[in-house]
Amino acid sequence: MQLQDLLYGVTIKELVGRTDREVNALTFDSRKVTSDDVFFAIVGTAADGHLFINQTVDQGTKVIVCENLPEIDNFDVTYVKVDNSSVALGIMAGNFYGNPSADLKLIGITGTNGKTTIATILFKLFKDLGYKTGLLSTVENYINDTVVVATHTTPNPIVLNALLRDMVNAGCDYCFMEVSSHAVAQHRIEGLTFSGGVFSNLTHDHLDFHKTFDEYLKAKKAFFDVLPKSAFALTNIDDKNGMVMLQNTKAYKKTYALKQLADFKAKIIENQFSGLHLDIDNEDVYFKLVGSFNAYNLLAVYGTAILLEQDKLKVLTLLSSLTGAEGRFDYIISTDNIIGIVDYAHTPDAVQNVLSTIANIRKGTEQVITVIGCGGDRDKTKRPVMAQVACDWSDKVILTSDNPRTEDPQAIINEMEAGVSPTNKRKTISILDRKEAIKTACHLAKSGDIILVAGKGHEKYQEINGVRNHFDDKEILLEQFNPRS
Ligand SMILES: CC(=O)N[C@H]1[C@@H](OP(=O)(O)OP(=O)(O)OC[C@H]2O[C@@H](n3ccc(=O)[nH]c3=O)[C@H](O)[C@@H]2O)O[C@H](CO)[C@@H](O)[C@@H]1O[C@H](C)C(=O)N[C@@H](C)C(=O)N[C@H](CCC(=O)O)C(=O)O
Ligand SMILES: Nc1ncnc2c1ncn2[C@@H]1O[C@H](COP(=O)(O)OP(=O)(O)OP(=O)(O)O)[C@@H](O)[C@H]1O
Ligand SMILES: N[C@H](CCC[C@H](N)C(=O)O)C(=O)O
Ligand SMILES: [Mg+2]
Repeated sequence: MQLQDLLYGVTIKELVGRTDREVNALTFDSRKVTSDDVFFAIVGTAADGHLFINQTVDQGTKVIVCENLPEIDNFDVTYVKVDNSSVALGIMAGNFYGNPSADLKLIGITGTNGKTTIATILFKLFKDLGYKTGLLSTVENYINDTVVVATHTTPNPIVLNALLRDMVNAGCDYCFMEVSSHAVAQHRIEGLTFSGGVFSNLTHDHLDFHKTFDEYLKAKKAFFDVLPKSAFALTNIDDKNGMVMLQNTKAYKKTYALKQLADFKAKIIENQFSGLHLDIDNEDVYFKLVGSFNAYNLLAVYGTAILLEQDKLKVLTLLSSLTGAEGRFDYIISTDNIIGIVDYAHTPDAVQNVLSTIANIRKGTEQVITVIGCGGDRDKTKRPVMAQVACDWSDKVILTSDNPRTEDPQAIINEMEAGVSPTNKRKTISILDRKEAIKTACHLAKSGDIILVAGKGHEKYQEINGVRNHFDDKEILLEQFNPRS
């Protein structure tokens, strides 16, 4: 592709060199450049891409997009100065792949919890409705039937547009994608054409990155703010920030709620281990998903499907037989009748939601044992809160490790312990090794008891110092359990 075509829609502050040159690929990582690439110099959280410009020129890069021009001594290279290299990357990645987002119906889902669940169920539903569909999610990406490994919740603009292009080429009509707050803040969704946006909720997470709750809210809201007039903006108004999300959007505004009047409304009739029984838009429907938080997720899915002009009864019939995403309230029952639940709850709100769901549907006398850790190199302020919430809602809590990354795992557990009140202390034990922690929970449990293993869900690894070792919560529970089903 010619550089001049690639630059369409980019606000250029200064241009040095030719634009009538062919480019082969885009990259923002000097460690991956090859000749005839465009290199984007990005100021990141750990490094400044501008420091690698000369190195990439030595490696054969012919085009540099940057925020500050370096000293130029190679006049065979084209330098494009912009305000924000990440914004330019989003627009140029779209151009490079022929702006695939405009050729399908792209729906983005944002919020602290529920994104994967909502996106995955929408993907399954639209496939069942007979459409070719794509999915971009934390667990995995799909180009209709083809699975592609997911490295991020929302991929970088190059990977993202390449995947959307593959979807369009495969004939997909729809793509459902998660929009993380990191992605908005880092302009990973820049230049995309959305047909709709969904907001699930906003609670405590990622304050290491966004610093304040207000900044976190702004990142989520920025996604709704850029939705075009032709798109819908669907928000959960039972969440206290649900209305805020709609304030500046040009899209047409739609709401969903369980507790108040809204465009899409549901009422929980029954909430049991076997599933949810809901009155949804005046229809009586049983669903396989468990927990009141999933009533919200189902309602978001239902509202989205209706806004995408699908038939109400067909949608509800298909939805009632669908399961959620892997590792979300995923449960097995042992031969001794112990219930083991693997759930991706890794925020205080998610832990409380899952444990309150268990509290609502337990029979009464059994004990709830929670195994929980907190990720390293992530928001430290959620650690004591997650431990305290786990204690408030469990009979026993085993504090353990969850992806310590570059941090000392014992130090993370100490920070969790600091949140446990003196009265709750007697309920907790700390076991550094997660496998031992799960095994101990299984040994402590008696018939009828419920074990929640929280935080890792679908993850198949434990990340320690940059190395991902195989680890699977469910596999360990199964080993211990000899499951009945
Ligand atoms: C904190 C964060 O989001 N970091 C992401 C970010 O990296 P960064 O800006 O920190 O990069 P950096 O290391 O400071 O480097 C700056 C620039 O210099 C370049 N560089 C650096 C070194 C070098 O030798 N040469 C070079 O060119 C880098 O490629 C980069 O362009 O941009 C990278 C490229 O897109 C991402 O891979 C990286 O994700 C890291 C791995 C990550 O863990 N991100 C997580 C937190 C994340 O994004 N999570 C959200 C989900 C959150 C949720 O909702 O739960 C997600 O969407 O997945
Ligand atoms: N609507 C909801 N409200 C609150 N908690 C929820 C909701 N949906 C799911 N959860 C809880 O949050 C956990 C994560 O759910 P899910 O993976 O769907 O969210 P996510 O927003 O994609 O998370 P991530 O940002 O990590 O990708 C679930 O395992 C469950 O414990
Ligand atoms: N998307 C979240 C996932 C957290 C999952 C948990 N297992 C952890 O490692 O903290 C994050 O990257 O913060
Ligand atoms: Mg997700």
